[in-house]
Amino acid sequence: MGKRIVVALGGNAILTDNPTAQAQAEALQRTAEQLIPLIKGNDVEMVITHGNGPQVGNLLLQQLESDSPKNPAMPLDTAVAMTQGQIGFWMGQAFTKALIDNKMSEVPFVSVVTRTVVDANDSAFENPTKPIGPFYTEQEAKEIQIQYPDWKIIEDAGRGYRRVVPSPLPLRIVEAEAIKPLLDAAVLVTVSGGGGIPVVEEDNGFKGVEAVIDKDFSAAKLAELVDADELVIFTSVGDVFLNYGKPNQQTLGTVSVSEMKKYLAENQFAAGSMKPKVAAAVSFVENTGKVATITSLDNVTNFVKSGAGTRIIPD
Ligand SMILES: Nc1ncnc2c1ncn2[C@@H]1O[C@H](COP(=O)(O)OP(=O)(O)O)[C@@H](O)[C@H]1O
Ligand SMILES: NC(=O)OP(=O)(O)O
Repeated sequence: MGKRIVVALGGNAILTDNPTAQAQAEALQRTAEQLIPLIKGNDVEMVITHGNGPQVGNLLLQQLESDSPKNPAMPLDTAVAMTQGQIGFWMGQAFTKALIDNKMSEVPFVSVVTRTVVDANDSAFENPTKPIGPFYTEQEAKEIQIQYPDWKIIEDAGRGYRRVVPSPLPLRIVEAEAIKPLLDAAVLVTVSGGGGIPVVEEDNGFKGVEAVIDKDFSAAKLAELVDADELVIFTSVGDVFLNYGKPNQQTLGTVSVSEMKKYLAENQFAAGSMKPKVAAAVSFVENTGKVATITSLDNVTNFVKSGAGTRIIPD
């Protein structure tokens, strides 16, 4: 059995400043090519997961704009499923080409529609925090709030205004067991896209609920459930920093899980961006005794050679 790695892809892996289907598919093509060195010539089983915040928010807007009895808007759980299909399709196209270009066309790829179980009583349902869809100016935010009075809109980390929706913690990934044989058979798998479709458990199955799960937290849960040897969170920065953006900014290389928990408690990492990544990485390392890395896609080659980026290791 090879080394099993769960890879979580951040926003810049899919979306640049152009939200057209073509531009997103092209961004994913670059991403697939960047990920090839992780598997080429290495005995690595790669499981990929990804975000969907911009895509699911945009899709909901489209749904609301054409809402009518004959063509009703889909609820948020179904919209998450639709974005899994959308991004899974682009991902499949990208990997098929990248694998052919790299003379690895024998590697099969599959994207799995995935449900993630959450707690119906999670306090997140009363306190929406997950930004989705486009950014608005202050004026646009005021106008859209009038159009959709039920929405909660917040200022997102100095980058503009965005709609926020509930983001409960992932408890379990329904399809985790089903994908293990695929991994054993060296199939390249995309799973739990957009954090997974949020469902709550009922006596006779599951019920979809309106939320968007944080993909970093569900990546950590996924990595735990598929017995991954490593969780790698790819984002737009090569390393995690202490005192980020200040004159005394300091790069974090290899850090023990206790040390990272101390930095989390000191609020070193911004909520809504780096904090969930670090918290997710810490939970994976704590629960499994394995290693988690946070780095950028530009760093894949260095990562393969020497473990570049910020590595969180057991104590
Ligand atoms: N302490 C920190 N160290 C590094 N980056 C940080 C830190 N705090 C906030 N960030 C920001 O977090 C961003 C990554 O989060 P985000 O863009 O939300 O991720 P994603 O890749 O999942 O879309 C980085 O581009 C950086 O600007
Ligand atoms: N579901 C999710 O966390 O998406 P983003 O990473 O795109 O915000």
